[in-house]
Amino acid sequence: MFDYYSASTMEVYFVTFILLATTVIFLFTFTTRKASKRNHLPEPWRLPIIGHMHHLIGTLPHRGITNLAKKHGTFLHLQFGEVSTIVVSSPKLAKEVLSTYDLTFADRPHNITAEVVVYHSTDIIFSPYDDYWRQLRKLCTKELLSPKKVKSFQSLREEESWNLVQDIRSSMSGRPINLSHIVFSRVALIVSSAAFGKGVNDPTEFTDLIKKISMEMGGFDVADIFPSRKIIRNLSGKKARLAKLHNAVENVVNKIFAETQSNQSNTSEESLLDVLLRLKDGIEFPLTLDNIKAIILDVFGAGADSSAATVEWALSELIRSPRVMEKLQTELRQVLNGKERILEEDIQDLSFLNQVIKETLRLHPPGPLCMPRESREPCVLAGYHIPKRTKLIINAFAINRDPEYWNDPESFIPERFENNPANIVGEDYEYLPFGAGRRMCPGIGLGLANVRLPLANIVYHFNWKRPNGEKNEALDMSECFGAVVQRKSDLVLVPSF
Ligand code: HEM
Repeated sequence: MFDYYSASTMEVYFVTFILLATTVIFLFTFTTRKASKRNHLPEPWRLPIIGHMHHLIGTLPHRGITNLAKKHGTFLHLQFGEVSTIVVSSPKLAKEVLSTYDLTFADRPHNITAEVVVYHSTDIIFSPYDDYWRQLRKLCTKELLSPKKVKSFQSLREEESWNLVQDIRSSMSGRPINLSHIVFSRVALIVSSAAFGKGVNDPTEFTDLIKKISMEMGGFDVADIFPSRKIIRNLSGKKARLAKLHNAVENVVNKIFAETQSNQSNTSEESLLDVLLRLKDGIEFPLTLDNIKAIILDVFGAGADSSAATVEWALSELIRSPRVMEKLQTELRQVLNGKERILEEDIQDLSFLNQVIKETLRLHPPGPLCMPRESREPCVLAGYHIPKRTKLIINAFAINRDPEYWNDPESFIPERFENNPANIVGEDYEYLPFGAGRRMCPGIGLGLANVRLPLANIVYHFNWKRPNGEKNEALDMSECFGAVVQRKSDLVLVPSF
């Protein structure tokens, strides 16, 4: 709600609100002040009731929080309504939190959207740190997202990446095409075929719903920052919106489940849904159908947009940097030597392609603030007392650009990874596109595979320029915040064959 107000309108709004609700203010400030007295971490100036929320008005949360860290320090306290939050924006402290204190911060904060829409937070992302979550993570490592399972979807990725090339070829050479749409729909098809089998051909309804859920999950709207005030949830319309979303999810998931049952004979690979249905009763905590739906929502929510956005950002950076584009095309064209259909093993070890992907994830991590965590017990961090149930934000966006660790950090220079061992997690935690520790992303293998092949195909088969003679380096790189940070405007480019 805050984004819709200009700064001056907000001031008038708050002054009026404060005068009218003095009693309520005392109640609210009493509870929030109590938290701050125990905690003397640096923080910007705060307002009654909303705390530091106004500092994020008109900015994207990861950029706003990074600006605050630059001014007030890389270990920061922010009060968002009732929610006491600490923000870690330096590799050194991230290492301490995600290794020494990983267990202390292994919980996720309660999220109203996950509670209502994602089957009482019984998915992997939002599940509290308990035996049920441990079982799900084991399931991911051994079955759902194991290297063997990721490999089993190789032909799916090859086929859809080839279809992507055909999509582009079917457009007229020399005419602009919307690469964002093509990439997102093909990557969504790869993920939906892996999740449900090849019978489900149109995942659009599902992906549209996931987008709506992502928007509700940001954690920065008025209902999220006053979780104990049910009245705010009702008045802000969030309760009604979430109930509607949950019903829509039920309808779409049930429809897809029914479709999958009738298409079973067409499915060559065992889909993730098949795996879950096969295993559901033979494990320590048998999975209900609702648990399975929640897990499948994660696969889509965490798996499709993150990979598609990474392909889109990589192409955006390549267009802005013709030198890097040419170097990548040369690597691909020399190795593939005119071959039409690219197989995964053809490009698996291409060092410059891998450097381009790593550099893209450094500058454009799809989850720039990782997923929030919460302390399960009190602890002392960098000399500060941190109470139980404090929300923790790991600011991967700032960490990946920390000038103490990265030369010329704002520039896209894939070669910086040539002699840098940083692979998935930086040695000094200076590189965190997938988070780290117990709650680190379990889908890295699948995610990277879903980026590598589509990107290689687009760069190998075509040359690209911007429409209407627009300058490459002037490409707008504005972002739009959701569960995944994507380009604000679609990437429209002109291919030549
Ligand atoms: C480029 C692709 C991807 C990126 C950059 C990415 C990034 C992340 C990040 C930053 C987190 C939070 C980690 C933390 O809290 O420390 C996360 C969590 C998670 N990701 Fe990914 N992810 C990607 C692809 C995938 C895929 C393909 C899947 C599965 C199909 C997946 C499933 C998950 C799950 C289930 C979690 C929650 C883990 C937990 O709470 O235990 N991700 N991811």
